[in-house]
Amino acid sequence: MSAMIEATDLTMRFGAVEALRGLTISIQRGELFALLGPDGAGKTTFFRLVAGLVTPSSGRVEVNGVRTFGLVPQRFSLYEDLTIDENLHLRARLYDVPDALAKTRTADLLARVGLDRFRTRLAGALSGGMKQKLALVSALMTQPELLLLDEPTTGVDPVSRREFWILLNQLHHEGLTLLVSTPYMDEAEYASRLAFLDRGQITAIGTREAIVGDYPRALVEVRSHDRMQLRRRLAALPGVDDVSLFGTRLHVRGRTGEGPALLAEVRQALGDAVGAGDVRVLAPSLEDVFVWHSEQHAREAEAVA
Ligand SMILES: Nc1ncnc2c1ncn2[C@@H]1O[C@H](COP(=O)(O)OP(=O)(O)OP(=O)(O)O)[C@@H](O)[C@H]1O
Repeated sequence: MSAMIEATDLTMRFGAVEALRGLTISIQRGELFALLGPDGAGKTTFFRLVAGLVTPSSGRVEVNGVRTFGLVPQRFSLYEDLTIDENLHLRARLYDVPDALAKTRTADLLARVGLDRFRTRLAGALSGGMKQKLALVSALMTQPELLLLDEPTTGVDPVSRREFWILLNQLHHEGLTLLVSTPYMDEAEYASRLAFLDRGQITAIGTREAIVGDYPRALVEVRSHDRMQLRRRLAALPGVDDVSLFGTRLHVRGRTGEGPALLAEVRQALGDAVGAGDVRVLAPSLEDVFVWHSEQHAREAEAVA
């Protein structure tokens, strides 16, 4: 069976900027696929190509077995000076959803996302999280088989972000295929599969477990008030590849995946400077893995240049 989204060697140039560089990816029916990447990685460009809004410079992208798809763009694109009800009514009219069906869908969807009490409120007067829920409901009015969501939670508060992802998760379990982009690593927890997008190229793809499991480095966490000074000392160790600040802690990355050896080297170097309980081997987070892939990618690009 062919994939629902099949991109092959997809390249998109804007003058000298290569927003996507030879991207190849297959997304299957029924997936909740997360595209993770920082600003400028090429996420929006990929969505525009999938949605058929622009044509690629080279390569191709196919969307198979989809009658209707929904798109929630990065910027709120509904009418701020219309109410929730009016926006949805307009959407239904534009997409030829029969009146009676539109009414029941509007009522069901608004109840589901918790917006039913606000039907007469202007869209412009909604909070960021509520706006995104409205955009989601609007995209679902046409009962799409595929939903594309471009950074739907950027700028939304943490509680609303969580609520929004729970909704996406429910839709996924009901059989909808979802492609969601996000700069937030924690959101990948909800995805069935994910890809890291970095400067127009995919640097890792798979389940969260597989991507983290393939990380070829050991990590040791160090807690200390003296972080900045220790950072320099640890960075000079032969077995250490990188030392970065994660909140109030240091993440010391080894040159190999050998956790006990790295722990011993760090402990020996620190001596009495840090208590035994403040140094420990750490399971890598998705952010650690992303940072490493991104650095590797930059090094490879430098080597080619
Ligand atoms: N229409 C355009 N004209 C010129 N450059 C563009 C255009 N669209 C995107 N770009 C450039 O292509 C690169 C990728 O942009 P894109 O918007 O796809 O990234 P993104 O991952 O969605 O990040 P963001 O969250 O900042 O939008 C950026 O360098 C951007 O400036």
